[in-house]
Amino acid sequence: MITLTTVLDILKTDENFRDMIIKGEYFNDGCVDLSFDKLSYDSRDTSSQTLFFAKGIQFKREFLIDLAIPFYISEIDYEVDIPAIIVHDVKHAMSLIAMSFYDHPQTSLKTLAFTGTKGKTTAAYFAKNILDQHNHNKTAMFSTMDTTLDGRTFFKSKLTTPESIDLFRMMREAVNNGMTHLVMEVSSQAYKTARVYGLVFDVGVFLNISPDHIGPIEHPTFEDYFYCKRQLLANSKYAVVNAEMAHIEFIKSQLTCEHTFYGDTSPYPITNSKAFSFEAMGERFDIQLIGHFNQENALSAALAAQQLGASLTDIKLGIAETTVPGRMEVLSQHNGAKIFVDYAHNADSLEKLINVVRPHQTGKLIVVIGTTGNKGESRRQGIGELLNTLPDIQVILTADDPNFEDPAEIAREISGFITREVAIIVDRELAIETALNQTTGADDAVIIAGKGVDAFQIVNGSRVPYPGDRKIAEKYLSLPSHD
Ligand SMILES: CC(=O)N[C@H]1[C@@H](OP(=O)(O)OP(=O)(O)OC[C@H]2O[C@@H](n3ccc(=O)[nH]c3=O)[C@H](O)[C@@H]2O)O[C@H](CO)[C@@H](O)[C@@H]1O[C@H](C)C(=O)N[C@@H](C)C(=O)N[C@H](CCC(=O)O)C(=O)O
Ligand SMILES: Nc1ncnc2c1ncn2[C@@H]1O[C@H](COP(=O)(O)OP(=O)(O)OP(=O)(O)O)[C@@H](O)[C@H]1O
Repeated sequence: MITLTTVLDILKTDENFRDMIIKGEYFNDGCVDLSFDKLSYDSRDTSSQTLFFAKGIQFKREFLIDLAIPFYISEIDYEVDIPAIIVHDVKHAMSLIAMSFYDHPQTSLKTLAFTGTKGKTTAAYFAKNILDQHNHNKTAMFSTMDTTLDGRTFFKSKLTTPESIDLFRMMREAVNNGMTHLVMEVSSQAYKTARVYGLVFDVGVFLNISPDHIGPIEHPTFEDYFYCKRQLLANSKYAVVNAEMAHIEFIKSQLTCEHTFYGDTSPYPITNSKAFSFEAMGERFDIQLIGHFNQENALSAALAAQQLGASLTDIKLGIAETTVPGRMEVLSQHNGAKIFVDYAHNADSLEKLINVVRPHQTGKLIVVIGTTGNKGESRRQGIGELLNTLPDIQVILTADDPNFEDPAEIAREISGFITREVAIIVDRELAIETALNQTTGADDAVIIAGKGVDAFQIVNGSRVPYPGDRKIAEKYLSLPSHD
């Protein structure tokens, strides 16, 4: 429940209020005693006491016209019969009103947020497992992969960071379920679209930054992307930052909250890094996820969780038990060849992944990869140029969420940056089968990069069912050996 008076107070305190319009008359204060029992930003989900937020690039006046609602909030006066509150920024309004409507759930949760170009989901899983040791499984998690409000049951997320109304509703539900901690990923889009406006995290972790998510529906420039990401540091009480990341001196110059760093040039370097163990914080940790970058992800989660009360024992147990669906999963073919299923879908991640695999797999190495349509368009050049510098790798280009674009054309664009012959097999299942068919022995490997366990392909704006890279790889593991 929230009253009209409270809504107006919130907007005025935030200097967001412009005016209130009822039947063509302008008002400054609530002239009626009204309360709302529901918030919504979707006209298909309203009731007679809903406070509705009209927002978004695709919003149309016709969504409003026939709605039986007492008020809507908007940046635009749609000149309909419904009373309106006009604001400067509807997404700011939505976040602060949702926070109040759900009675500030963040005050009952210890909150830990991860941002960075890569590693958010993986680090969130490490943090959840560590904190679960500490609080006996009372950690909620909102991540790209999965969301859990009770620490045990998981459902697939639509967005990495939910829309503010959904975010605060889910936080309240997590508190009502007895959760004491929340681990979440905060995307740059979340800051750009004010999904976490007004929320201050107990700990914010900045993992790394490289050019990504630059395109018409995401960020216009790298500067914009980087600026949005840095907002996590400006909205956290304590920060954990990768000392080795790009632009670190600039980040340091802007850090105002209490903080610590991790990485080679910090008080918390990783030493004695082996495939399944590493040392840091004066301890030796066992880890199932191979790759130095996963050890960095684990260490960032360890330092953040420690700040929230986790002990070294909690950290050791939490790290040791962590696996992440579709991230660095290793399967074996009947002929001994190794299959790496990973979520790498930009040049930086692919390079790191290849660097992890190459020293162990000295035979034939086949990479199956594609890039997304209508999103992250710069990845095509990045991945193409990277593969061009690695002539010993066999490349099969395939579809990865082509959306409204032609996946064959995307593949041709990537191949335009590669001077040697590469295969294009648009059907992703066939591409994986073909790659697995070409291995001959235990020194060989196939890297299937980009979709992990995602059970869909985005085609023409919809999620079309797809078994997921891991399931498909498992299906073809027993292909006849070419030995
Ligand atoms: C750019 C962006 O952030 N867009 C998000 C945003 O869209 P928007 O506010 O512009 O709204 P819109 O899609 O134009 O739709 C207009 C409004 O009309 C409403 N509507 C629509 C139909 C109707 O009949 N009635 C009605 O009221 C809708 O509920 C919506 O509120 O709000 C929508 C939900 O309210 C999101 O679905 C949408 O995410 C789009 C689909 C998206 O793909 N976002 C990506 C770029 C994103 O945010 N990604 C990051 C992760 C990036 C990473 O990997 O790191 C994320 O956090 O998920
Ligand atoms: N610290 C890291 N540095 C670089 N690459 C990484 C790092 N951690 C993970 N990766 C690579 O990025 C892929 C995606 O990892 P993860 O899902 O944890 O990141 P994310 O930030 O949540 O990604 P996205 O924003 O694309 O959903 C992994 O499969 C791996 O290949």
